[in-house]
Amino acid sequence: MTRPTILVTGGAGFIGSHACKALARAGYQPVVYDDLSNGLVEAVRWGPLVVGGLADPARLAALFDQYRPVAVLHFAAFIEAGLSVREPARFYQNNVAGTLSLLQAMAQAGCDRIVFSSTAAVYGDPLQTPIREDHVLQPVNPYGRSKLMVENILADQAAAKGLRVAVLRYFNASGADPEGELGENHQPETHLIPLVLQAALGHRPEIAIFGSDYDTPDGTCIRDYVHVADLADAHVLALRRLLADGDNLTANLGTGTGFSVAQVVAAVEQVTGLPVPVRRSDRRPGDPAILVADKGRAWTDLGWQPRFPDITDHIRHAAAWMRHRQAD
Ligand SMILES: NC(=O)c1ccc[n+]([C@@H]2O[C@H](COP(=O)([O-])OP(=O)(O)OC[C@H]3O[C@@H](n4cnc5c(N)ncnc54)[C@H](O)[C@@H]3O)[C@@H](O)[C@H]2O)c1
Ligand SMILES: O=c1ccn([C@@H]2O[C@H](COP(=O)(O)OP(=O)(O)O[C@H]3O[C@H](CO)[C@@H](O)[C@H](O)[C@H]3O)[C@@H](O)[C@H]2O)c(=O)[nH]1
Repeated sequence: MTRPTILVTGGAGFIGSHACKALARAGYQPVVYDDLSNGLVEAVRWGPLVVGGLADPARLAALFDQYRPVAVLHFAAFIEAGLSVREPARFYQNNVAGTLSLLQAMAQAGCDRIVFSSTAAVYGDPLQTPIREDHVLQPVNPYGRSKLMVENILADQAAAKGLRVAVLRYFNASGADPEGELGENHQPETHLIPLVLQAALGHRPEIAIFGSDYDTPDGTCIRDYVHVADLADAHVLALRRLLADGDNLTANLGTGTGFSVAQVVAAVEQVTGLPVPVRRSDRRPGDPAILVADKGRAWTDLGWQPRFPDITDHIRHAAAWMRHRQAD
C-alpha cells in the first residue's frame, strides 16, 4: 500500500526534522520543502528534500504537482523573537506572506489540510497561568504577532473555504531525538538548554542569566520545556485527526510544569556532573516572567501524553547530541 505523502515545510529544521521521523514511523511519507536558511540537509533523512522558499509559487506548484501531498505540516518560519523586534518587516514577509503563498499553492492543488506551528508567544504577558487556549491573545513582539496573524488567516480560510486546520501552540521546545539521530542545530543558538550545556561542556565561557528580579520563587524566569520528540508525536496525532475529518483544533503543547532558569542550570550540572559558570545579567526585553501551559486540551482532544515530561531527559538527550556532533 502506498504511504500518504505529507508536505513538511521547514522539515530541515529542529522540530520539523523530528516530525519527519515520527511521520515515517507512523506510516506516512514526508516530503521536505526548506530553503535551508536555518536548516541542514543532514537532518532530512526520511524522505526527499526539495530546496525552495515559501515565496516561490512556481516551485511550490511543481512540488504539489509531483508529490500530491494529502496534508501539510507547516514549520517554516523565522523564529527568533528578539530579532523580530529589530527586523519586523522580514518576519512578516517570511511568516505571513510566506504562509499566504503556501495557502495559494495548496488551494490550487486541492490540498485542504494543514497543521500550523504556532507558539506560546501569541499570549504575550500572561494574565493567568497555567495559560489556557482561551486566554487573551496580546503578543508583545512581531514574531508573536506574525504567528497570530497566520492563526487568524487560517481561521478565516477555514470558515470561508472549509480548510481543515490544527493550530499547535508550542511552549519551549527542547531535547533531541532519544535515539541520537537528530538534534538542535540553530545558528546562532539562542535557546537556554543548549546554551547552558555549551557552558557546562566548555564550548562557551559562561551562561548569562537574563534577570534575577522576576516575581518568581528564585527571581529567574519560568518556562514550560516540552520535548521535541513529544512535539513530533503531537503532530502525528493532529494529522490523523484532520485526515479522519475531525474538527479543527487549537491546542497548547506544553507539559504543564514550569522550570526556572536557575533550576535548568542546576539540572544541567546534575546531569552532566559539570559546573556551569553563570553570570547574572539584565532582563532580556520582551521576556514574560512565567509561561506555563494548561495542557488539558491536547490531552483530551488529541490524546497526547508526553513521553518525556522529565527535564533531565531533555538535557540528557541534548547533551548526547552535542557530544555526537562534536565527535563528527
Ligand atoms: N523552537 C521553539 O521553541 C518553538 C516554540 C514555538 C514555536 N516554534 C515554531 O516551530 C517552527 C519550527 O521551529 P524550529 O525551532 O524547528 O526552527 P528552525 O529554524 O530550526 O526550523 C525552521 C525551518 O524553516 C526553514 N525556513 C524558514 N523560512 C523558510 C522559507 N521562507 N521557505 C522555506 N523554508 C524556510 C528554515 O531553513 C528551517 O529549516 C517555527 O514555525 C517556530 O516559529 C518553535
Ligand atoms: O542565554 C540565555 C538564554 C535564555 N535565557 C532565559 O531562558 C528562558 C528561555 O529562553 P529561550 O530558550 O530563548 O526561549 P524563549 O525566549 O522562552 O522562546 C522559546 O519559546 C517560546 C514559547 O514559549 C517560543 O515562542 C519561541 O519561538 C522559542 O524560542 C527565558 O527566560 C530567557 O530569558 C537566559 O537567561 N539566558
